Amino acid sequence: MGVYTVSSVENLRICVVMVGLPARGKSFISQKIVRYLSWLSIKAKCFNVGSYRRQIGAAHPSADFFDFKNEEAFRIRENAVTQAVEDMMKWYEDDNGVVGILDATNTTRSRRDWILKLCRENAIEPMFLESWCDDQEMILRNISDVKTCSPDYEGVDPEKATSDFLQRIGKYEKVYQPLDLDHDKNLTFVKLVNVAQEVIVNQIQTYLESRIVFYVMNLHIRPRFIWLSRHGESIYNVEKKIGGDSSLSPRGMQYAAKLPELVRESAGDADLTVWTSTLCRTQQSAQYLPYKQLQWKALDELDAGVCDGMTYEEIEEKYPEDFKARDEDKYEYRYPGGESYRDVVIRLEPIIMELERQENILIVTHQAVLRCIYAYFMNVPQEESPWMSIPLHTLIRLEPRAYGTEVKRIKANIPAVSTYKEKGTSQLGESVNDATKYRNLLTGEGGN
Ligand SMILES: O=P(O)(O)OC[C@H]1O[C@@](CO)(OP(=O)(O)O)[C@@H](O)[C@@H]1O
Repeated sequence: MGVYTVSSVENLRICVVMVGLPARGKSFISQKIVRYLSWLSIKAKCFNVGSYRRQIGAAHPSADFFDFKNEEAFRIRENAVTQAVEDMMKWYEDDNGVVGILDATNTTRSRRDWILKLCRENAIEPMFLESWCDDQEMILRNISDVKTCSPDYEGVDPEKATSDFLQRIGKYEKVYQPLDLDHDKNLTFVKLVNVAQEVIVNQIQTYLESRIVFYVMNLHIRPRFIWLSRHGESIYNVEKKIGGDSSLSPRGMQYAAKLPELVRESAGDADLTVWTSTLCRTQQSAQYLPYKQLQWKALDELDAGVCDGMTYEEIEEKYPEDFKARDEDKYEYRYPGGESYRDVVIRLEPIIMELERQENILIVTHQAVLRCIYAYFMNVPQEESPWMSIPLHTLIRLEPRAYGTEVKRIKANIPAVSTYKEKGTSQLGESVNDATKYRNLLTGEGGN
């Protein structure tokens, strides 16, 4: 191979170089990619040049700071991107990083050529991802998010912030050189036009790049909610048995009857689609919901294999080694003949992809499956996600926003047993170690 060596699959490193004017959703897209890849256990990190610029002395700059003729400011901005790229290179080396995302405008060809050269010298695959947008409504929505969320405009009057930000965009427009097939035909790039109205894909080199492309093609930024609920309390829940396909208990049936009212209070007249698993307890829970319903096998509960139908106590007695191994590494532990949390995440990938494409969806499913879906939206680390408490008889509303997901919990106030087993607790009566760290990440309380 020549000077520009392509790294082998084992040590594949990709740099996603964002391109686009301010307020084109670049940070939103960058963070979504990081969350998606991290959820799939692919090491990814975003390097936001704006934060570097704020750290080196330009925390609340006016629009003039972004004038390309302002030499002093230009030097500070070049410093910020150099530091971001240096940290990214260090991260590939020290932390075995796989996908680094350089979140900046990178609007000029000279900047992009510089990044390209650095990537090639370090055997990193560069992939340019441009968000090009002329949909005024979308731009205004982004501007409104920036003025309320960006540290650049902290404490600034919203009207002043908007007008300053529009001027800033104008400075970039003067120098902007979008990606195009005449100049950039040899580059690996994806150009998103108005998010994913039109997508131009050029010279994709690796499978991982194609997955990133497929993911961003499914994104949309229209406002929407996602509702999550476990099924109502089941007969097996009451008997403390795991798995199975039992019906709802009388209290579970009460939850099913109340669910339409809870959803209506939260969703108003919005037209939802309900997704359930193929198991009886989720379908019974959704039976009174007046919306279109779809069943997904991929939403079935984590398969407990030979332990299906047993209580945790029986498992501890009959398979003590397995019981211990699961406590030690719950994410990776696979029940004999069954599944691990990692297995569940893999089978949920199409669900996540479809969720990204859709608008208002209500998912009625199971404890382990909900933990995995919740972990994706809330960026919960793998070692914590299997220990989150997702209480019965509670509706969770997620609202994906540009800078993270907002959560609201709506309790049905119908009592239910707790199906939560804390890390390190023996079901035979003896507490093995302190489990408080893993207490309810969602509620701040003990598990239900
Ligand atoms: O991974 P853990 O914490 O065991 O939780 C998963 C378990 O949750 C349960 C309840 O204990 O889910 P579900 O209520 O959907 O039936 C079991 O069926 C399942 O095995």
